[in-house]
Amino acid sequence: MAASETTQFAPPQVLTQVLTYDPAAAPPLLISQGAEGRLYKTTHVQPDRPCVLKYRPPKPYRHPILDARLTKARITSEAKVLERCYRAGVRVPAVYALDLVSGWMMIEWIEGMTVRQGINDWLGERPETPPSPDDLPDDAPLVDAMKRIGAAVGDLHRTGVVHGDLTTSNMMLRPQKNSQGSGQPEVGDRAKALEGDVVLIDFGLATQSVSDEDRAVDLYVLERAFASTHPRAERLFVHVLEAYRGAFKKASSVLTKLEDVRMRGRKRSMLG
Ligand SMILES: Nc1ncnc2c1ncn2[C@@H]1O[C@H](COP(=O)(O)OP(=O)(O)OP(=O)(O)O)[C@@H](O)[C@H]1O
Repeated sequence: MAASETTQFAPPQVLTQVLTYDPAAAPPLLISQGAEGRLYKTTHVQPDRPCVLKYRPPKPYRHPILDARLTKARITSEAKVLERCYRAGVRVPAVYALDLVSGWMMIEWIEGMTVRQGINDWLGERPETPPSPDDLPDDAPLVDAMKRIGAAVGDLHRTGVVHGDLTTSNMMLRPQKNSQGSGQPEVGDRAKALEGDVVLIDFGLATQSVSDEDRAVDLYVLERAFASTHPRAERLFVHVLEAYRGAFKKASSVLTKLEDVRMRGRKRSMLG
């Protein structure tokens, strides 16, 4: 959930204390608050190095010892997974610092917009179904972005990590340095929204796994999320899977498993 400026939470005292070690740090600005924690934008060590401070406040409804244990375990797990991906060259935010007792982690700020925003900007006011089947718009920049998404998920799975909450909001499009644009004047500035490297974020539910089933469920979650968030581009999801196959040697058995997972999903929805 994005936070408006009027709903700013003062950063918890523990964070203000931590941030005093860097007097040049930007005042933490609340950017999002979910069920598990709050995200602030601030800087790390250098004033020109923006970062995200992910804070998991104590849960008053939990026993304090259990709560502290859970917070510690979740931050450790998220940081480990991010480290593993980062070291393997998967595009994820770098981990800068963490404090398991106070419940926070500082990670790299990823420039750009979410994939969700980029796709929505590209689709604009387009109707859900084209006036005629021959009237399909030229979606080359979107197809290209879908391929980058599939390759990013393939890279992730190759590393032995499943994300657990793949949606187009949990992916960013980071502009490449010295990006020159699409070079196609006819697609114009709209295509710019879809340029850049796909960087996966929000690893709060990620786990280390090499199981076909877990990987297939990861893809299924993305497929369902994509269909409900971008119904006008649903037909292009096939390009995500195609690029996944190209990026990940063991994709075939995962994609076979995906058929089973879809079938189970359909049965479940038939039974209500
Ligand atoms: N490392 C990052 N760099 C830049 N922006 C980020 C980063 N991490 C998160 N964001 C921004 O904050 C938003 C929320 O992030 P995230 O999904 O991690 O938080 P959340 O509270 O778990 O949200 P949700 O409840 O939707 O899962 C993202 O959609 C993105 O716009």
